[in-house]
Amino acid sequence: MKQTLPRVVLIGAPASGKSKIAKMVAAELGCQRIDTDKVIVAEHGPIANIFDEHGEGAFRALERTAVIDALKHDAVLSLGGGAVIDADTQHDLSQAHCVLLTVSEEAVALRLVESPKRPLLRDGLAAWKALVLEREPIYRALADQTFDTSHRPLEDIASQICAWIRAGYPEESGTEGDNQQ
Ligand SMILES: Nc1ncnc2c1ncn2[C@@H]1O[C@H](COP(=O)(O)OP(=O)(O)O)[C@@H](O)[C@H]1O
Ligand SMILES: O=C(O)C1=C[C@@H](OP(=O)(O)O)[C@@H](O)[C@H](O)C1
Ligand SMILES: [Mg+2]
Repeated sequence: MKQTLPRVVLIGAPASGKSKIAKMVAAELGCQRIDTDKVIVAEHGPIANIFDEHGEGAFRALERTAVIDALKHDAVLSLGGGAVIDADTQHDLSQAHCVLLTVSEEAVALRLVESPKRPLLRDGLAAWKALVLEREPIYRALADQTFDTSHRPLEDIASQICAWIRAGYPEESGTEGDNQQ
């Protein structure tokens, strides 16, 4: 039996635009969008409360369950920035079409106003930088395509991702690897 794969899985740093862009890509493709954080919040309440009351480990376990379920759907998926830490998730994602969204430190500084919702970013930009640096090799290893969201409208990036999907997921060309403009 042929395994169902998601149309695309968006990975990358917190506030790189995964959730917003996934919504736009799904709307353009006319398919379902699954945001694993939203699934967790709907079932278990706010992420910050899960961290505060049960710890990060409990959140990661819920996240892994949400990822396993999401990966079964023909949908556009946006994962939480830390979902890729899980070794089994890394293995699962190696079979999927993954798009990495990147963002510069300067651009993300303007976006972190929502940080209370992101418990790991309560210490601000320094915490964001440390997380991203640590995860960078995992993000890069899993990415089939990379788009930088620092200076471009979300809609443009969403359209480019749709074009890549419609073209049948061609391999990334060029030496830089980032679709920066
Ligand atoms: N290219 C962009 N231009 C302007 N704002 C952006 C861009 N990408 C993301 N944002 C803003 O950054 C915040 C985080 O976006 P979100 O989709 O929640 O990111 P993620 O899911 O990667 O954490 C949102 O307020 C969003 O509007
Ligand atoms: O990077 C992380 O570890 C996290 C990122 C968040 O998602 P976004 O990347 O969508 O902000 C959310 O899953 C949680 O706060 C933990
Ligand atoms: Mg998100």
